[in-house]
Formats: sequence, C-alpha cells, structure tokens
Amino acid sequence: MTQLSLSSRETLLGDPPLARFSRLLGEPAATQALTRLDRELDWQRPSLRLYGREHPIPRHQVWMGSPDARYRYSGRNFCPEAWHPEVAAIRDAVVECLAAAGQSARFNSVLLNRYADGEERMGWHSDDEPELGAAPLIAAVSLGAERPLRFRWKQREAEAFNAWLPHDSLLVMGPGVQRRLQHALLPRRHRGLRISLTFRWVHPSRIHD
Ligand SMILES: O=C(O)CCC(=O)C(=O)O
Ligand SMILES: [Fe+2]
Repeated sequence: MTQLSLSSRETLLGDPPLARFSRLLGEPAATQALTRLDRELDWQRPSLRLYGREHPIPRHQVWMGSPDARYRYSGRNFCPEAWHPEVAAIRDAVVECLAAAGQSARFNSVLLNRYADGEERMGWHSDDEPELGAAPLIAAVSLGAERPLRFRWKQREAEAFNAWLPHDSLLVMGPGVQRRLQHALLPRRHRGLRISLTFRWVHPSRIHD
C-alpha cells in the first residue's frame, strides 16, 4: 500500500471549495522534509515598506519556481529560486494526491514560509494577485508545529473560522476562496518550528516588466 492511499480528505467548505488532506507524505518522509528544508534553503527575511518605513516580515520565506514564474509581491518583482529537489518531490506528491481525489492541478511556483515559533506569523490577506488568474487553486502543505490558519469572509456573510493544519497536512483552497475570504496565520502562545509551502500557478504571460 502506498502512503497516498492512506491520506484522507475532509471538506471544510463546499462553496467555495476548501478541503484538508492528512498524511500527505507519510513518515519518516514528512519529518525528514521539515529538517532538510530548514537546513538547506536560503531563508530570507525581506523588509516591506509601510508608511515610509521598512519593516522586516515576522517570518522567513523563499520563493521558488520555474524561471518564467516571476511574481509581484508588495510592489516588487521576484525572480524565483530554482526548484529544490525536496520541494519538487512535495509538489509532485500534492499533484498526485489531488489527482487521486479527481482534481487535476499544476504548479509552477511556491512560497515557502518558515515560522520559528508561535510569535512568527502572517497577516490578513488573499492570494489574489492578477498573475494568479481569476480563480486560482492554491495548495498549502504544512510541516512541523500544528497551527490554525484563520479565515474570515470579506462580506461578513458568516463567522470567521480556524482551519487547523497538522504536520504533513495539505490544505486546498479552490476557486473562489481568495475572492471571498481572507486568511492569516495569527500569533499563538506556543513553541515549535513550522514550515508551510503554498503552491500556485503563476500565469507567465501576465507578467510585464
Ligand atoms: O503558513 C501558512 O499556512 C499560510 C501561508 C500563506 O497564506 C501564503 O503563503 O500565502
Ligand atoms: Fe496566503
């Protein structure tokens, strides 16, 4: 039996589609991936300009992907790093997991986020940059400490809620999730390293210098 057949799917929202899979990679692969990514990636802490002042982001990150998948983020153009073999293997596991669930998907870009502990975080946002297209599918893999990704509706049509993301889980944000909701990884009082990988498809033709 392969690890893939052990992964299980849970629906968190039907419309727009939000689903969580557990045991994406299996053990010891998932723990080995966490250790390897922590050690081997060139983690960056860029600063964002806000009200004329530079603020280092409250986490570390790496953009990775195909060379033509350039990405605009906070007004800057990022050229992604080349695929690390471990990240490419996780990407392929995500594509296989989705295919086994009857969903075809492709990814040419990933944002990796490294949160050293519960103080490190990501603020409210939607992944709705124009180069992602009108209805992107974003697949978020979590490794390490379990934390909740908090969702809130832009039109306040329902209550905010937490999607808990355990080690070796996959959260799939389907078409409409970015348009209708925002998400954030809020600070929590707890210890433990967490690395997330959010795989996307960046439309190469939409990028202009
Ligand atoms: O760390 C997470 O799970 C969230 C990351 C995220 O929202 C993003 O990369 O856009
Ligand atoms: Fe996001």
